Amino acid sequence: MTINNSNLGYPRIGEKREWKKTLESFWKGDITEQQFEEQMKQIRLSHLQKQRDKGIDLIPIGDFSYYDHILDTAVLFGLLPERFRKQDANSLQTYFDIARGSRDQVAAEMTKWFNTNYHYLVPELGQAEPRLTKNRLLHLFLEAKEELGINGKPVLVGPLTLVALSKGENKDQVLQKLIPLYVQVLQELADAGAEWIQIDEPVFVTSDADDALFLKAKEIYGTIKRETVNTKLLIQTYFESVEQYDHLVSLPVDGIGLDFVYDSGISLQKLQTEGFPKDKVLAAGVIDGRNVWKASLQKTVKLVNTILEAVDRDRLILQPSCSLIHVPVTAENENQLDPLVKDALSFADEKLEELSLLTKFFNFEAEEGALKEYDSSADQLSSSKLRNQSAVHDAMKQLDSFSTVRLEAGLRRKLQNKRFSLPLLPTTTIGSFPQTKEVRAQRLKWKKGELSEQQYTAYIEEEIKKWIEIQESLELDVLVHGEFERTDMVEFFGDKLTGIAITTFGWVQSYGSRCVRPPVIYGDVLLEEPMTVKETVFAQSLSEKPVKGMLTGPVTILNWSFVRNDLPKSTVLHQLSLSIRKEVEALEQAGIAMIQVDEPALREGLPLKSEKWNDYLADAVTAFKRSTASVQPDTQIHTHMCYSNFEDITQAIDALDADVISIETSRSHGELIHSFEEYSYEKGIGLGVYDIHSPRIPTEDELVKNIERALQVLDPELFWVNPDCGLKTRGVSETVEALKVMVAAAKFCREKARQETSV
Ligand SMILES: Nc1nc2c(c(=O)[nH]1)N[C@@H](CNc1ccc(C(=O)N[C@@H](CCC(=O)N[C@@H](CCC(=O)N[C@@H](CCC(=O)O)C(=O)O)C(=O)O)C(=O)O)cc1)CN2
Ligand code: MET
Ligand SMILES: [Zn+2]
Repeated sequence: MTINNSNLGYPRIGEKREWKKTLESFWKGDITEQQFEEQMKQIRLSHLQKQRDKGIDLIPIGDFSYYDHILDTAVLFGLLPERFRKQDANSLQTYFDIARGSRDQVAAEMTKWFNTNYHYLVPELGQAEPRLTKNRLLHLFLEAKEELGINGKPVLVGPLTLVALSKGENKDQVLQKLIPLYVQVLQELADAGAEWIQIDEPVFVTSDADDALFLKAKEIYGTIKRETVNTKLLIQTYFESVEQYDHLVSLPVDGIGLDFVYDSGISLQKLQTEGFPKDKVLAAGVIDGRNVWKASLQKTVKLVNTILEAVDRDRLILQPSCSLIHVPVTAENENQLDPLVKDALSFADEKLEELSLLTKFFNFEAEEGALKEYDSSADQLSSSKLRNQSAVHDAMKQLDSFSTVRLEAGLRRKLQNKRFSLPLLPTTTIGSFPQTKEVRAQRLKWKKGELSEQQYTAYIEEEIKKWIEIQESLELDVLVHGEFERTDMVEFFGDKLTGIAITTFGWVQSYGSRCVRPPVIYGDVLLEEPMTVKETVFAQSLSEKPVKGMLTGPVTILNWSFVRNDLPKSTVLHQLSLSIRKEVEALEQAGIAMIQVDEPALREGLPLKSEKWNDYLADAVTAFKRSTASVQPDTQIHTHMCYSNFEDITQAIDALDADVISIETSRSHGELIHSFEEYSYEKGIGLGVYDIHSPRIPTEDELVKNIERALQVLDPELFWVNPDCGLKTRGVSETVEALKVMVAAAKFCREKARQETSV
């Protein structure tokens, strides 16, 4: 009796981002639809082939997408946003219009996929009448079978999760109507020979999962299972434990998938105390699908052995903890890294190899020695000097001696008002200005050695100068240098800090064709020299107006990086806070009077289980305060966050004790203002007045309305006027035009407010 293994999803983007390039050249019109389909097919098949070559038994089908798998599922069931319903649901044009917006219609909204940096497109149920469009999964299943002889495992987001992630009033109705459609899709797959079908229901791990949800699940899966014959259904969960374990494992399906890595040990505990049904298969996620470190296979063997005490061998499937789309493709080409670091890494391909070796071991096809040998490369990094910095150890021993408290906010405000004498409703931007093709091309030349350090610096300074002049002529009140020297707000700092490595090909999809290269925090984090002083001081030297220093905060660097797993995350967070603190001090010492420390990832880092929120927020707040508390009372600390859903954390935002915060709000204006109605916020605040995700230039009228609505609940003395987020993805002329409108709107409201306060 052999133990099988399985994969939950493979990165779509390709080893050298072939997928991204194919998409972007199609969007640009450089290739035809036919060429696009052909190139995508090659990429898709090569991924299947690779998984088979690595020894994977159950290879996922349908995880490959042209943009996002939630959009795929919504389109599969005809759940197109109302405004696109006149279009052909089966056309590529419609698909990309929903994802990216068309000439006349805005795109679907994007939101973070659970606690990851992946964004999915939010389905809009509206008055939708679910219907099956084209069984894309069947097509892909047959393709794999015919082209490669692979009997794949179709993967599909389950109805409960799909509806939970959607927007709409009529969720229950839609859910009921979806069930026969799911049955049809599944039966067509079964008829084509699919042995196993994986149905993802990550909603079961969230705090929203209650007894009522499982009652519904029991009914729904009862129907689905009864009506689908000749295939096995597996319900897959990931990213956390399932509290209602007993409900989950008694659902009427053939297999249950659990995450044994990110569940705080709960799944194993439940398995031991409550057992596992004898008539089901357990798909055990034992290889970390979220982080990039090699597994300790000897430890994994122990875990699997404990699982085997509760589950028979022939009822166990070994697999990664979640889909591998959250890690890069392969570490093989990372030759710029220190060999010790490279040898400790495991990206998607290496994870599949680990899984394969582990499976072989349990099937008596590999010796224990092979596991030991595998583990030794990671051990070498652990003990190396590379990982350990005595200066950091010393500082961490006296962590409490670094202040986290500033003079009281009201007193600071008085001092700052005096120092800056800004007008009412001051205008500013969030930091970045357009990262044009030219900026990127110059950086590439510099990286390739075609441009000297001096030439590159001169180019960046030219850009800064150009944009300081633009900001002056727009009459913005608080300026920024524009972040032209940065590839990405996290990668840039990762590159500068000791203990953090940047990969060459370690891309991960963030949304659509946009990717990030998350830094790899492999050792103690140390700031050896200032990271941002040169550009900021240069920018400040060109203007009488304040130029904000611009940093990424410790929480965001942590959440958007791959983090070493030999220390608690909070330790790494506090190390980062010491480095950012030093940078803040360096900026202040160089004469910079306003410093913005961005924390856009603070909200998304919230644990999926609400009982873990307090600890997380306490650490996050302390780290932010430690980063910023050492400056003089009249130095103004700003922070910025994007994405809505702040209601849950208003108190924590306040506790950061930043003098000014800017928040993205334009897409959820009403809701956010509402949360400030209930909470009296008494520090500077800028609720983004226009959406930066769209090239559209807002009208003055719209912006005046946005500002006035905010002023109904917020004190005009505290209100700032700014866009939602940085402008790096926008074009130059649309940026200038939009800011012109914004400044005009601010001036109009300023005048009005002045008249009102003077009477
Ligand atoms: N880390 C992170 N997470 C985040 C955000 C963020 O800003 N940073 N914002 C939110 C939204 N996410 C985003 C994620 C990616 C991009 C983005 O624009 N990514 C770029 C890559 C940015 C980058 O690193 N660019 C490099 C160039 C890398 C590159 O592609 N080079 C080309 C050559 C240059 C070119 O032709 O562009 C090559 O090597 O072939 C640079 O500026 O130098 C992309 O995928 O296209 C935007 C928003 C949430 N999460
Ligand atoms: C994702 S938040 C972005 C903040 C950063 N300062 C910028 O303007 O790009
Ligand atoms: Zn932002």
